[in-house]
Amino acid sequence: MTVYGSARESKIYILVTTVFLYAGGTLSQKVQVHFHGATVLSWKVAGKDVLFQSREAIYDNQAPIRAGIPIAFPHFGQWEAGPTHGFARTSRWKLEEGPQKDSNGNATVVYSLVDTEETRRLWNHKFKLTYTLVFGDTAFKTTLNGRAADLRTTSAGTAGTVARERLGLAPLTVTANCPYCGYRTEVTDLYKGHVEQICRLQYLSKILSRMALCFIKVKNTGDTTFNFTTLLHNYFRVDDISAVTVSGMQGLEYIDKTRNFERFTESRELLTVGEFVDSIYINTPSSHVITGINGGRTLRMDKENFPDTVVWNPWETMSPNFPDLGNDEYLSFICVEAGHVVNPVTLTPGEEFTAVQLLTL
Ligand SMILES: O=P(O)(O)OC[C@H]1O[C@@H](O)[C@H](O)[C@@H](O)[C@@H]1O
Repeated sequence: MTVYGSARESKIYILVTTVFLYAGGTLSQKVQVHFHGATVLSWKVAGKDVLFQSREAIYDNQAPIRAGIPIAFPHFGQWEAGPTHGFARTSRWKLEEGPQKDSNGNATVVYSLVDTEETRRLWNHKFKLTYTLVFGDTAFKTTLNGRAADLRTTSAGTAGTVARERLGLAPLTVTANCPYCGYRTEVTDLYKGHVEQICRLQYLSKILSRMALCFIKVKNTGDTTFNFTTLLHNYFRVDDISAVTVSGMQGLEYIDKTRNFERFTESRELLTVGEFVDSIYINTPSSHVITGINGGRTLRMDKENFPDTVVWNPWETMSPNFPDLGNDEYLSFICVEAGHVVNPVTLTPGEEFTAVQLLTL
């Protein structure tokens, strides 16, 4: 994996970090992160963006950017003390490290945000937020058994088109359960290095999946205790909202913001969206699987220390209320947001809170 990165001022008011990840000489991922809010704007995997950017998004370094992964802190939702979802998404963050290649071969970039006179005016506390982003390939081992004419897999595996071509076999699409994360995935191609292994019928190969890891740390750097809520407001780009499913909510209690914040129990195994949705699911499992992501992909979202999951889509009914969203754009995204929002986090002086989400496809 080769990693190139730059932090550049592309226009006077736009400061974006761009990270390019190459695998086997091919551009595998391209990531863009805006300094305004440390908002991940775009995460392109094999040319297709996993994240949604509104065509009406405002890049004036004032308004929150309706794109990618804005961060809510120190408050999720409307807030009498300051802007909705807090000030983190509308603050200029500092690039602390990177973009650089870490010891695992992944690309990392680290941003930070500390309190200022302005933040203390809204919320009189001292803090340091550290936001570490890691992009790369997750590799896992699989065992390939058999001979050229009998290429088959055991627990999981693949027979890539290139490998099969070399073996004189017709193309084959293999689906397999990923032994690393468990979800069923379709694998149709192999990297060159692994092709050699398969041609020689070696027993170990690699399947690569792409991952984005967002790791947030909040430190209380003051001398008084504070409470906060926080959330990663993921906007996922989808092919067609009506075909999207989200797993992991069945049997859970949720707060329905579209119905006066009343609480209900979710009966569906898989959520689908066919109307205005604004739900806070409480105590969600550590992972959700989202289907229908741009290009027919399936995304797995794992999370730690984010006990709640918010699902939001304004549908055509509410979209006109958002000037930075095109009226038909609700068809092209779903927000599935990892948060610590129902019960606030309390931090005593010097204490730290960390939470992480891992997106894999
Ligand atoms: O328009 P904003 O402030 O970015 O918020 C968008 C939506 O974000 C969601 O997280 C909230 O649950 C919704 O209530 C809100 O409308």
